[in-house]
Amino acid sequence: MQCLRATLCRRATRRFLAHKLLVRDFTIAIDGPAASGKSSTARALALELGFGYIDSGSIYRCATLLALRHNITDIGTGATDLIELINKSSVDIKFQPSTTRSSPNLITGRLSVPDVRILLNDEDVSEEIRKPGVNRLVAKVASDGEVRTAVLGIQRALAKAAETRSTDVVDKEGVVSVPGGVVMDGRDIGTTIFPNAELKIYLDASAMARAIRRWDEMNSSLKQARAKAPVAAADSAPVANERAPAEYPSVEDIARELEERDYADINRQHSPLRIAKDAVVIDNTTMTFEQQVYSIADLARDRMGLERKHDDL
Ligand SMILES: Nc1ncnc2c1ncn2[C@@H]1O[C@H](COP(=O)(O)OP(=O)(O)OP(=O)(O)O)[C@@H](O)[C@H]1O
Ligand SMILES: Nc1ccn([C@@H]2O[C@H](COP(=O)(O)O)[C@@H](O)[C@H]2O)c(=O)n1
Repeated sequence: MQCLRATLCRRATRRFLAHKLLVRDFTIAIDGPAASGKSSTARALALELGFGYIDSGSIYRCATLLALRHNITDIGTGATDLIELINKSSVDIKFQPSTTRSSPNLITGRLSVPDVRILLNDEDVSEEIRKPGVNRLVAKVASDGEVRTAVLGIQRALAKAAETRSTDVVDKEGVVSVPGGVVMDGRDIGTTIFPNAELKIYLDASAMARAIRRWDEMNSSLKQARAKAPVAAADSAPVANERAPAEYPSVEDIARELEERDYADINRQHSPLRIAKDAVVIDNTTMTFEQQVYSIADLARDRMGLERKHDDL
């Protein structure tokens, strides 16, 4: 009898929460240091929950590409020319749930990681913004308070546009309203951009695990590009101001680059990388990708008042 009462009570709570959430969408903020798995997790999570996805780092990367292409040097100090350029530019993030990106170092199991294309003024810059020249400069660009203000507007507008709507689905308890929503990853999403996000995750992994994963990823992409178009890949021009990238950067080089970027992101004045007070901290050093995505998806389902799906993990 008590058991039945508890079940009915749980159902009523779920229905109440689902009803409440009908009028507002669900936001998941994922923050953490470089290469901790934020964007791959966020994309797989968005696909799993039917949410939209915004990669906020790619907007700072686009701003950095603009600075490099226009030889802007007064970065980090209210770079007026750069801010004007950002304000005049359009950034679009095309989340493509149907196209999966191969991530060779990742045992994704049953999971797919959807591809994302980044358009700067309608030009596909998805690969260019990941090059070493941008990696080296992006944290400095992002430390500029006025750049951050210019990027903020773009971030919120993109998040609004990407958000999916709530839908009614039939499960074993009848019709349940499933909220729509958006997943955004970055450094200040839970602390500054969406301080009221329904779920905040701080994703971390050991410095060595992060460097090895990034090394694997970079070298596999290089090999794939060479195999597909050997001449084009070998001749691809580096972006302006960029030193010719070493073909195979060592794990130590990558670890140093990640450490420098994290140091700059944690120690800057404006919206530094911090763990939001109400964030759930997940260290994925020894977790599989599936475990990390499914555990976050179930945390989200709990908060949306929906049935958990992955208690088996
Ligand atoms: N649990 C995991 N096990 C193994 N590899 C993982 C795991 N989670 C993520 N990865 C891999 O780690 C690498 C870095 O992940 P990702 O690009 O998502 O990090 P990020 O935090 O978004 O990085 P950045 O901040 O530099 O944009 C990717 O190759 C991804 O496939
Ligand atoms: N919310 C954010 C997101 C990113 N940054 C800065 O951009 C750099 C690149 O981000 P990735 O996620 O693409 O690696 C990052 O190192 C930060 O400097 C930010 O400040 N705020």
